[in-house]
Amino acid sequence: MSDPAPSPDLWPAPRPHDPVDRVVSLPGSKSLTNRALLLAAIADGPSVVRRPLRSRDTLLMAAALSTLGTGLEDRDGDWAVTPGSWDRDGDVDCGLAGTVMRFVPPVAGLASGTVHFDGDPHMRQRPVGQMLAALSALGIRIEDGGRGALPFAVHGSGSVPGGTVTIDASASSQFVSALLLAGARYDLGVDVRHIGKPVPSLPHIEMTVQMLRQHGVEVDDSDANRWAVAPGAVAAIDCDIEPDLSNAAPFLALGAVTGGRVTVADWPTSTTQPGDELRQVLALMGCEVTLDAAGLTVVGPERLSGVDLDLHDVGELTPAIAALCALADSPSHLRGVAHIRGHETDRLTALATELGRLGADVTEREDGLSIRPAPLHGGTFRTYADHRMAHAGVILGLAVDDVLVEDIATTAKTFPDFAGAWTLAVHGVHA
Ligand SMILES: O=C(O)C1=C[C@@H](OP(=O)(O)O)[C@@H](O)[C@H](O)C1
Ligand SMILES: C=C(OP(=O)(O)O)C(=O)O
Repeated sequence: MSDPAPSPDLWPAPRPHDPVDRVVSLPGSKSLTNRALLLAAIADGPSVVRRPLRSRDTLLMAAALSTLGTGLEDRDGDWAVTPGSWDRDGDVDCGLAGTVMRFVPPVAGLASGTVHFDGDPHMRQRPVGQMLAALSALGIRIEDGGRGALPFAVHGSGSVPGGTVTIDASASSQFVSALLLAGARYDLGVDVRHIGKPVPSLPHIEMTVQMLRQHGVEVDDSDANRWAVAPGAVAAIDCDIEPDLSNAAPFLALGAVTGGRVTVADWPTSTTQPGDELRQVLALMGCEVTLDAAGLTVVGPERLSGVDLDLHDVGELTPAIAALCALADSPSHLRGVAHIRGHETDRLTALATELGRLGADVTEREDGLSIRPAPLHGGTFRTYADHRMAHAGVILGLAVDDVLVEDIATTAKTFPDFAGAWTLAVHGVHA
């Protein structure tokens, strides 16, 4: 990993002096919001997305859909979405949002116009080539200069033939979700077959399938590694967005690390969000975990235990879990997450480097990390424009003096004013 000069923008991570006792309410889920917006935009009538997340990733999705010709209106924080005629050329900024770079091109094929896609510098490194090849096979004209990466253009012709397509989605589940989300609007629907190493983040594909069914779309997912979406209308439905359970990780860690108690309100009793897995992970680390009408409550133990976990299905939780492991009093092994090298940054190298910089004893493996107990010390924790690296940094700051988290504002990707919410949660008062 390159070792850039530390940014002057260093945020002293707040450290509580006593075990905390807090109830927190969190913003909506990025994954649910961006799916809901996209499905609303290709639906057969207007609808409302209630309690959506408004953060960089979802504002980029809203801007992309509006560029195509969709009407989006803020109604007291809700998003009223009116499908429009997609009859123009446009430019889409993907920022660093995987969901924008992967979910929008398959629907841009339905537009009558040329849509250019680009994003943040690092976005040009994130995988998308397999999906662009699949879109070409389904009848969409793509111009990517043979790079298989951003920047690229989608030449929409107003309709997409669709049909059967084979794809290696081992780099990202979002390739599959992207094809399924658009598929009902293709002339033949879409029948996606995965070949290659196992697809990561399967709960996110289940999320896609469940939301499509809620919108009246017929999906056959009865065979492993195959998903078929029948052609037809996408029914307009109003929906409520659950809190973001992956972004709950640092807040639950606050209870876990301080031996205190944190309740995250409105935790759903049933969900496809991978963050729900935190209930099991924190229990394995020694926390008392209760889900009831008040929400999800975590009471931390005197000392956290290390864990041996395959995180292939829930890779986006790795940074927060790795930080907790660095504070545990026995060794941990986190496995099955080679694909997170293609996330906002190479998260395995970034975590090994930054946890190590503060004294942690970390071995980077091809598909994970081994972390052994070691005394930690303060210092700069670099974040590489990755919101979840910032979450890892603030978790360490709960137990270690003088942790300086670089570019805390990078959390705006999925959480508005994270620094304010975190300070309030840690100290009980605003900064
Ligand atoms: O579909 C989604 O909303 C997501 C799928 C996952 O992507 P990968 O399969 O690329 O890990 C996850 O890590 C990402 O944060 C959100
Ligand atoms: C991998 C992530 O994001 P993206 O949707 O950009 O892939 C993430 O939020 O952890």
